[in-house]
Amino acid sequence: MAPLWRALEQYRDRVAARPIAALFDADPARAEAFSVSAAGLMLDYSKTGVCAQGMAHLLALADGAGVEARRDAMFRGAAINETEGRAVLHTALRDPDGPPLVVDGVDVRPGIAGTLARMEAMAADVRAGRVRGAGGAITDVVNIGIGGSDLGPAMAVQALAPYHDGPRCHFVSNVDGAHVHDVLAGLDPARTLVIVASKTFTTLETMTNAATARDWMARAVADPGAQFVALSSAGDRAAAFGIPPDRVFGFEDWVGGRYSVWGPIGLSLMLAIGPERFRDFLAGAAAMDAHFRSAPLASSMPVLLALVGVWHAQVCGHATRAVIPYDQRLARLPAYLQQLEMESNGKRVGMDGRDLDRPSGPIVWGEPGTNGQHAFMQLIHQGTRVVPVEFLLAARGHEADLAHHHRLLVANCLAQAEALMRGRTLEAARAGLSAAALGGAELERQARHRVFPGNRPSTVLLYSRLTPRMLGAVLALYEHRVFVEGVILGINPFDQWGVELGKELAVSLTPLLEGTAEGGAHDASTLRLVAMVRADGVAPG
Ligand SMILES: O=P(O)(O)OC[C@H]1O[C@H](O)[C@H](O)[C@@H](O)[C@@H]1O
Repeated sequence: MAPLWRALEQYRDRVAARPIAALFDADPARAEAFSVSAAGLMLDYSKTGVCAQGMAHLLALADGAGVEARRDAMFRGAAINETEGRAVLHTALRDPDGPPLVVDGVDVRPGIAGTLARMEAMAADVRAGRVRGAGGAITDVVNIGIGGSDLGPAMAVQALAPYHDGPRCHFVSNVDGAHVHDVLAGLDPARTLVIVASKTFTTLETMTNAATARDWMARAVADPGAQFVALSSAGDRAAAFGIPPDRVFGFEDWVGGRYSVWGPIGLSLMLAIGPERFRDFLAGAAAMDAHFRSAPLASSMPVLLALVGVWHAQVCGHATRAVIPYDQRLARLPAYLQQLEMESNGKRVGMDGRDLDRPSGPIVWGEPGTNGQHAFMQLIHQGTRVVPVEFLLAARGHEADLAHHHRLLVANCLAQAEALMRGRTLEAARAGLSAAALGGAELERQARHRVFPGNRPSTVLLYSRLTPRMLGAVLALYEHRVFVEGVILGINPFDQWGVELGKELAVSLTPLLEGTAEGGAHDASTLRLVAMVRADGVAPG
């Protein structure tokens, strides 16, 4: 790989001074040539510095890293999560009727299809009022989970609001008692279903919130267990919590937490939109899977998106990537992608146990547009750092009577992408000021502040509108992009050892805060802060 990286870096140095806009002048067909369509999505990456020759280098990198072989190994059920010795088969969840898929000697398809059928029966019963609370039909569902057991369903439930025709869904994740308190405060325990979502069923936050929710329910209904459901790989622990086996929806260790919305962890989404639309959501993802499996590297949307990402993060050294959906209902997508991308590729040691010799995956952040335009876009346009932007945009909204809103939304998204690339020269800034009747020294003083350097890269992911199917395709696209970037970096994107140390230290600090232990192997700053918290924020004497 080293010679391929070197060739790419040399190429980067050769084209460093070339503006993106010049690529359009040189190639009238650039907009089409640097776009790709799949599964109802269209990705335009023409407003980036990647050109045909750069792409050839990037594709050589993907090829050299063995992306295709690794992809095939993943879909085949090989144990590609090497640090945990596990297969990676969340893709099988969205293809429940696919051909036999044998993992450790067992065909996993019947289990997947069976669990999906049980979820569908449960969802249908709740939605039809056959599964009821002590006070009548279920009006509200509370999903208690964190990380992958929260971000996916919470994001998707919000994204698909126009399709809701089931009970209202709420999400509690934070161990901060304020979260569970505020969510439960507005609900009737006799008509609420609590979903405890935890792959391991040991996560501190979830277990703490689940116990609190059970106490809340027990104060109002005689049999709180009857209004609890568990989504977990650890059926025994769910049973110990008091949830009967027929209310436990299991999944295997080959489904990683941040890849789990496609299975039982998606139950809240299924309750909200119904089993049929949930199947559409799976089908959209399956369509992207089929594309990823069959398209050559050079026309594979996940591969191209990954290569643009590698160009920006590892080749050009841009440390962050902004994801800006011009789609208000995707407000939680950046948070979802933060887990997906940063927990997957935020690693400094490669699969071979050696330190990476280039940056890991980038910092991902974002907020919906147009809101971002009135907040952080200033820095992206005129700051000293380059922040590649990924825009997401629906051609149509769901609000037919508000089409003028949507036109303004689209115009703003496209304008941002254009402005980032084009910028505004000093001459243009001067002309604008003189048209505004400014001149002389004042004009010169003002003009430089109005210059936009331009040449700032962005991509646009366009889809017709955010249906369940489209959302499935978008999420699968991002999953595979993260996978391809991981393969190219030589990272295992499927473990997350970096979340462990803080958890262990929290366990040892809790007795100090309770006053049941003193000192221990903690630094002086930490111990002082503990003492101050115990003294209610007042500095210790
Ligand atoms: O589903 P759970 O086992 O409760 O895990 C919830 C989350 O916590 C862990 O700390 C990991 O960082 C996440 O990847 C995971 O999704």
